[in-house]
Amino acid sequence: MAVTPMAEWLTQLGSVIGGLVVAYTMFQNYFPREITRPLQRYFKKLINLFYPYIHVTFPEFEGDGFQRSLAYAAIKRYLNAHSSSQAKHLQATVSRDTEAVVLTMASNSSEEVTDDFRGVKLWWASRETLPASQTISWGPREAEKRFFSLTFHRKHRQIICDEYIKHVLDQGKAITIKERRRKLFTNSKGSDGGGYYYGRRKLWSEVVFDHPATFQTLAMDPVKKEEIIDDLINFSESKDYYRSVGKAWKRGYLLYGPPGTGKSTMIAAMANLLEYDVYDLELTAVKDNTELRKLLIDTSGKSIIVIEDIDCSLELTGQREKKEKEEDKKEEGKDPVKEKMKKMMEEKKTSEVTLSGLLNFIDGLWSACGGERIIVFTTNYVEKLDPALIRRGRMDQHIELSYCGFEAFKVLAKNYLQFEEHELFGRIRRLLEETKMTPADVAENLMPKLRGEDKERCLMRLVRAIEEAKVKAEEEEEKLKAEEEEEEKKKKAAAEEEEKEKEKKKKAAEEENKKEENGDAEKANSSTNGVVKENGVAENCA
Ligand SMILES: Nc1ncnc2c1ncn2[C@@H]1O[C@H](COP(=O)(O)OP(=O)(O)OP(=O)(O)O)[C@@H](O)[C@H]1O
Ligand SMILES: [Mg+2]
Repeated sequence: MAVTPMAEWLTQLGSVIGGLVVAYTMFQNYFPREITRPLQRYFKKLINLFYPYIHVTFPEFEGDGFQRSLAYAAIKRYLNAHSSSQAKHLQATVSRDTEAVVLTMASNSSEEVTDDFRGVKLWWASRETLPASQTISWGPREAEKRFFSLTFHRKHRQIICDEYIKHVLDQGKAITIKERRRKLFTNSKGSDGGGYYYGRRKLWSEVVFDHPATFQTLAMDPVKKEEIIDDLINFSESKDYYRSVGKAWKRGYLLYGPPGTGKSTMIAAMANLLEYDVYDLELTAVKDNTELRKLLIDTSGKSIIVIEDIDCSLELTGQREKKEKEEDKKEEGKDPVKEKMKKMMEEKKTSEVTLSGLLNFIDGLWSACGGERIIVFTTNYVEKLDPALIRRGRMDQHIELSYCGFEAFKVLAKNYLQFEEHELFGRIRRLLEETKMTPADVAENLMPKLRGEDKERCLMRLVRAIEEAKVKAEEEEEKLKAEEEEEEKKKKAAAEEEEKEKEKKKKAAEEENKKEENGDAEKANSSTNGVVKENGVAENCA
């Protein structure tokens, strides 16, 4: 493929045709319609004969002029990859998404590059129209109108419109996705996100997502890990399947387990595996259900929406709230730290997002917009969550991340110390079976603390740490047992006391009854005496 003088040729041809058009218009003005009408047909044929080409333009901005055209961006990437080697005047820009340098033909350089599609030859050019007069403009539209122009022979119209343009856009998009640097988005309280972008308020602020976690470095049971990877890949490749079964193309994962077991690490590994963006949704910073929906609509496809610590993020309405309040009342005054935290949280809480708003967010009608989305909830207390929130269909996979087992330890030993086998492994296996230690703690102990620290020392440090943890756990268990026994004793004593009290009350009640009975009997006696007396008086009176 080489640069052609097609542009010059077309320009010349254009002026000839322009002249013809002017002559024809004059002819139409001066001659009656009866004469011009039959000639009209021949004139069009003549034009078509000399100029059989079609132009398609792709402007940089579309709609009201503020929205950047996705087609323009895709064509830019396509031409950069396919044809920029042909052009002699190039323009270098840095892509917003990838930070890569993109070379395109300079606008208005009267240069064209050719492309070949199934034997059909086409010409691409980059053009620019400058404003006619000096005007003050607020938008980029008035300042300059750049566009790509595609020229091809009209006999290829079908194949170009039906196939070639789609091919260019798909290829351009694929290049953008491949090269783009993934983003980590977050919504934050009180901020307006990341300012404005082409006239629209941004709800999310973003940074480049550069987390190094992968499934290879994630410590967990290998069988379980493989299942999760398969599930994720299957999801990302099942667009048609989801459509055929009438399901929105999204999947929910609930990750639960104690702190430091790798929930956040797994989310990063998921994003890296599928090359998705991550939207870290801070639910407490969302004002209400409407804002929640706006945030959802503002996310792109190929993304993971994460709500961490879902149990702390939302005051789940209904039963649970009522139950908790009752329990809280009982616990009042027991734990001053907890009390203070609760007060602080209550003061801070301004979010009016409800459980039903969140359910709508996950699987309401709006949730299907965009598609190819994964929603991940994490929690330390799965039992606290409302069953409606985590039922299958909403959260399709429930994944428990737990304390470090031997298989998980082996991954960490390989990552941190490059040990695949060691004589201490047997001892560590036994210790891990008897002791609960999070992967975060295991990793921390395995990591060399000094530059060039001996790997054996690191492994020994872990052994000591697990042994200490074991002793501590045993002590705590004993303490707990003792406390439970004490509690049991107290309960027993209280029950006995209560029984005694009951007995006492019963006796007192019985005595009271007896007294009352005696009193009644006396009264009865005295009242019969009264009658006698009365009778006596009566008798006397008589
Ligand atoms: N399964 C794991 N595999 C590899 N590294 C892990 C794993 N679990 C924890 N880690 C290490 O421990 C650190 C903390 O883990 P992470 O933040 O993923 O825990 P978490 O489960 O999200 O905890 P939390 O519930 O407190 O949010 C990570 O930086 C990582 O280095
Ligand atoms: Mg976490």
